[in-house]
Amino acid sequence: MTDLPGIVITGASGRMGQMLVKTVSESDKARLVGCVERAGHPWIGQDIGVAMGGPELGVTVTDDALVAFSRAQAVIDFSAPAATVEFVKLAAQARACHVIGTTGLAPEHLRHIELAARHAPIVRAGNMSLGVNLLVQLTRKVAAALDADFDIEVVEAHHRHKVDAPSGTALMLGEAAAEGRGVELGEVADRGRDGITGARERGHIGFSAIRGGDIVGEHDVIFAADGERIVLRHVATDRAIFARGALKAALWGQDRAPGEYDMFDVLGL
Ligand SMILES: NC(=O)C1=CN([C@@H]2O[C@H](COP(=O)(O)OP(=O)(O)OC[C@H]3O[C@@H](n4cnc5c(N)ncnc54)[C@H](O)[C@@H]3O)[C@@H](O)[C@H]2O)C=CC1
Ligand SMILES: O=C(O)C1=N[C@H](C(=O)O)C[C@H](O)C1
Repeated sequence: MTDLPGIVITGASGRMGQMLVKTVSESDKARLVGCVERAGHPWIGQDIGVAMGGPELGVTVTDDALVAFSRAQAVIDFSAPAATVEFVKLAAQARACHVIGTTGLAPEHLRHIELAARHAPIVRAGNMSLGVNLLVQLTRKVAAALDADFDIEVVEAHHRHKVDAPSGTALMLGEAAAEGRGVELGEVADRGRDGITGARERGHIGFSAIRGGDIVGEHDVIFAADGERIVLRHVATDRAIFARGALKAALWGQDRAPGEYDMFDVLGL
C-alpha cells in the first residue's frame, strides 16, 4: 500500500476539497498524505476525516504547504488564485506534480504557473470532467464547420457561492469556439452585456452567467442562425466528476517531465 503515489489536497475543507479527500482516500491507486488549509482555519490540527464528520483518516490538516508537499508525488489544488500562485512555487520546489483546478486566474497568475512549470509538471484545466473536455473538442469542430451566420453564445450556470465569471469552463468553450473559427477570443468576446449595448456584432462570441442555489455547473454553447439553432450542453450533477478527473491527472502527471499540461493530454483527446 505504501508505494502508492502520495497526494496532498489543498483547500481541503472546501466544496471540491472535501470531494477530493473522499475520492483520494477511497482510491486503490493513490494514498492521501496531506491536507492543507489557510492559516487560521478552524480545521488546522484536526484529523481531516473527523473534521469532515466521518472516521479518522490519519491525516492532520496543516497550513504548512511546503512540508506537506515534500511528502507527496502530486498536489491537487482547487483553492483560490492567490493561494494557487503560492502553491505552484512550493510544489515546484518539492518537485511534485501540481494539478490545478482553480479558476479565475488572471494573466499575472498564469505567468507564475509558466515559470514554475520549468521545474515540475503542472496539469491545469478549468474543468477536469471527461464530459466537458469532450464538449470542448466538439465545440471547436462545430465552430470550424459553421461560418459567422451562426452567432456563438456560451451560457453557464453555477451555485450562489461561485466568485468568478465567466466560469473557467465557459472560457475554455469560448477559446475552443474562437480557435475553430480561426479568431482570437480576446478580440471577439462580449462579456457582461447591460444597458443599450447596440445590436450584436457579427462574429462575436457572447458569455452569460447565471448564479443561484446549489447548481453544480451547467454549460451551453449555442450556435444561433436564422431559422435554426444548435445547442451543445453539459450538465454536472455531482462534483465527483471533477475529483475523478483531478485524481486521474495526478496519477498521469506524477512522473512527467516539467511542463504545462491539460486534460486533453491526460485523457488523450
Ligand atoms: N477545474 C475544475 O474541474 C473545477 C474547478 N473548480 C474551481 O475550484 C476552486 C474551488 O472551488 P470550491 O471548492 O467550490 O470553493 P470553496 O470556496 O468551497 O473552497 C476553496 C477552499 O480553498 C481554501 N483556501 C483559500 N485560500 C487558501 C490558502 N491560502 N491556503 C489553503 N487553502 C486556501 C478555502 O479555505 C476553501 O476551503 C474554484 O476556483 C472553482 O472555480 C471547482 C470545481 C471544478
Ligand atoms: O466553481 C465551481 O463550482 C466550478 N468551477 C469550474 C468552472 O469555473 O468552470 C468548473 C465547474 O463548472 C464547477
